[in-house]
Amino acid sequence: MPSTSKRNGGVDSRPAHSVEPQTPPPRRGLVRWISPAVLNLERVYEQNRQRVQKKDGGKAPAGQSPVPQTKGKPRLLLMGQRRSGKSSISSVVFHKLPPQETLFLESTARIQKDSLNSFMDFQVWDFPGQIDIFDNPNFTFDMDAIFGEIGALIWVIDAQDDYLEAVARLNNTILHLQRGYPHINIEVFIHKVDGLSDDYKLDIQRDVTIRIQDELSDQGVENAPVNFHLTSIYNHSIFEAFSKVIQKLIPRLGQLEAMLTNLCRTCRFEKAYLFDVNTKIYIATDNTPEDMASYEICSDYVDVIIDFTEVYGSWKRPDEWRDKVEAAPWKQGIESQIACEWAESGMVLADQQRPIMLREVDRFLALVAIMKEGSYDKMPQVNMNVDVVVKGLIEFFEITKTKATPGVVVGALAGDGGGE
Ligand SMILES: Nc1nc2c(ncn2[C@@H]2O[C@H](COP(=O)(O)OP(=O)(O)OP(=O)(O)O)[C@@H](O)[C@H]2O)c(=O)[nH]1
Repeated sequence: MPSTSKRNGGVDSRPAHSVEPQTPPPRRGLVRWISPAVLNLERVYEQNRQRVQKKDGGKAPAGQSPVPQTKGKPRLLLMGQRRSGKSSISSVVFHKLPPQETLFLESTARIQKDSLNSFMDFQVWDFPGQIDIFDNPNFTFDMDAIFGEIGALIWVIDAQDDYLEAVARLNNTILHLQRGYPHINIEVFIHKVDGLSDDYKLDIQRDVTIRIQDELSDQGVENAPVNFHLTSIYNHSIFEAFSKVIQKLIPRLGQLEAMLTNLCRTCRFEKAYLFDVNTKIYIATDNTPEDMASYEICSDYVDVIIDFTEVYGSWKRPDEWRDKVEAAPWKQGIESQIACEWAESGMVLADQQRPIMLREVDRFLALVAIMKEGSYDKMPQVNMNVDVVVKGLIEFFEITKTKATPGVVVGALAGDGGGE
């Protein structure tokens, strides 16, 4: 598989659904041919967008536009107390900093804005822990500029420290946001849980949840969109938590999940993930129960492939290899032996004989699946099915990308949690 920087070899950069017209129509420019399936998907997408816009319009307080009038990219805000681990999270997840090196990170003095180009462009804003934007005697913050285009607010609580003050500040923040921006998802990362026993972790989560819910219901706020995650930069939990956060930004996530669920059924996969290769966040999976071990192994596999391609270059099969594959006993061109000549890899796990397959979808995304024991023999059939799904995925992102203006993405997030 090509390395992340050189990964688009062989991918047609044109939109999957736009082709040159066979006979140019008179007195007009290019005609965009759309297949009935694409047309249907675009129609459903548009309907959903309008529905979400209407729904948000009902919720928005007087004087504000229904959907934030925004330009730019959806934004993830990282907030919390000093030294709770915000900059470490951002550096480990988005800049591949080894966790041990976060020990040397300096305290953040001003808001750090990070723009990330991926399958979806978004920003991460890291707030200094010492600043309370709602209760600051020296400075008044422009709340619209901060919360206008927001995708999610991530509140980081240090589980290894006394968290009462952090919880009190979080409560205050939620109450402020409920007044002006009730659609914002608040994701609470109960962080640094490495080294804590499972029971203790759950106790802390329960305690934090109860404290927040009690305070909110005392203030008359019910059903605020607050979610809790136990995280640490020293294991996969931080990537898993970010995966859940990012998934809520994806319009029509349910369709992606349905595609993966069907693929698992037809190919007898145990589990399939659609990965953002740069960050190892998975943006969709099939509907079987969550399984941290599968995620870890697939995520490590993505790492292995990336490391390989960084060392050995992009995925261009050498001529000798090609000659060998095309010779006897097959005597067939490589194209007819594998479904996807330009990006394919497979590995058999030693422990349970379960193969893992990885297929590049586009420059940013890869499909990774754990197959059932003994299913390596069915690789040709699996490749064919995967190829169809990969084409569908490319089309999916083509459609949602062209139509999704930033305000709408935020609206979709707020409206239906990105699901079907
Ligand atoms: N054990 C453990 N330590 C962590 C974890 N995440 C971050 N840390 C440590 O926490 C310390 C503070 O991390 P920072 O990322 O600088 O914290 P911050 O919230 O950005 O701090 P400010 O910039 O002051 O707001 C560092 O020494 C990190 O190594 C974690 O998951 N587990």
